[in-house]
Amino acid sequence: MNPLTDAPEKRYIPLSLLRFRTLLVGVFDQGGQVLESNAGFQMLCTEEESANDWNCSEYLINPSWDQLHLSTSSDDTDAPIYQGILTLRFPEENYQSVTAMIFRQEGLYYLVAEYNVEELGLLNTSVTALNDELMRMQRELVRTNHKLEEQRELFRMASITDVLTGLYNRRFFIESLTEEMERSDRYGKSLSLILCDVDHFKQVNDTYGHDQGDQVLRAFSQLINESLRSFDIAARFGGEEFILLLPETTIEQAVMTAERLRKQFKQQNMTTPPTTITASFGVAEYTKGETEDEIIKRADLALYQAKKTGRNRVEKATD
Ligand SMILES: Nc1nc2c(ncn2[C@@H]2O[C@H](COP(=O)(O)OP(=O)(O)OP(=O)(O)O)[C@@H](O)[C@H]2O)c(=O)[nH]1
Repeated sequence: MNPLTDAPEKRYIPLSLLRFRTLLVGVFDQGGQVLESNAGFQMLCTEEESANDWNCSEYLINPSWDQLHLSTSSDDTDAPIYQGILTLRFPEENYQSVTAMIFRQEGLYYLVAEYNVEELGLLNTSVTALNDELMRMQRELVRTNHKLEEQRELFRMASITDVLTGLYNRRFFIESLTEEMERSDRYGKSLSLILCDVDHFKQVNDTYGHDQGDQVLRAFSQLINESLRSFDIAARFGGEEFILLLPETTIEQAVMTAERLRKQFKQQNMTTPPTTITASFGVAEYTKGETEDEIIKRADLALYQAKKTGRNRVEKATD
């Protein structure tokens, strides 16, 4: 029988207290049989004892049932026959202690107890502190995740960037070339590539030193970077060789871009080293069906042609 939902033959506990969860009320007879208990009392018990048909005398260990029974306090007064910590032992060594008062009236025992308010307060404080700690840890986690994300992005950039010039590296370029070739195949858009190489760079190194040579490479890279569109891709292909990928660009447009770069680089006023440096360019347009190696090879042959015919030139690849 569920005392909260089923109507008992006789009610001992006022209805208003039956659902109370922080106050425990139980009524038992002289043999210890529980006649009625409220929600708070039932929270002490496990599933099996939560109904009323269990005997308090078997569970009461402090005070024991005998101690309670032998209480000499007179019946039917307002004074409790017991007042203090009351401990019950349920099966599986499940101990429950509450601060209780037991009254005896008309041969029945009324147990009224409350959960230890002080303990609840302490528990509340620890839960609040634990909550604060949890929030702090969550904030820390968000910060760490953010840092990790930044680190990951730094690593990713480092893995696709050339350290000296800040342009993309060869590996990233080839990946991008593959993607752009697929896009060109799919949408029938033109795609061009420029391979460029600083002229007589060995001489620059030999005359002005390796550091000045590096300075030239950085200046050329900056010029390339500034003059390209946002969706063009420029990479350092090797030593003093650079490669540019120009999506949606015909060979004529790519030749114009290469010419512009050639002129700007030649006109660039180099202070370190104090000399005029030029570059040569080979331009090729992607033909459907050719491989990455094949288009690069054609641009390389055009570059070779530009070098052979005097340098500081732009040459178009043949099909
Ligand atoms: N300073 C510097 N020099 C480099 C770097 N990478 C390659 N080089 C040098 O670039 C030079 C390239 O020389 P070559 O391949 O003979 O070509 P070049 O002297 O530019 O002659 P052409 O290309 O025929 O005009 C070599 O001396 C390399 O040591 C680099 O990162 N920094």
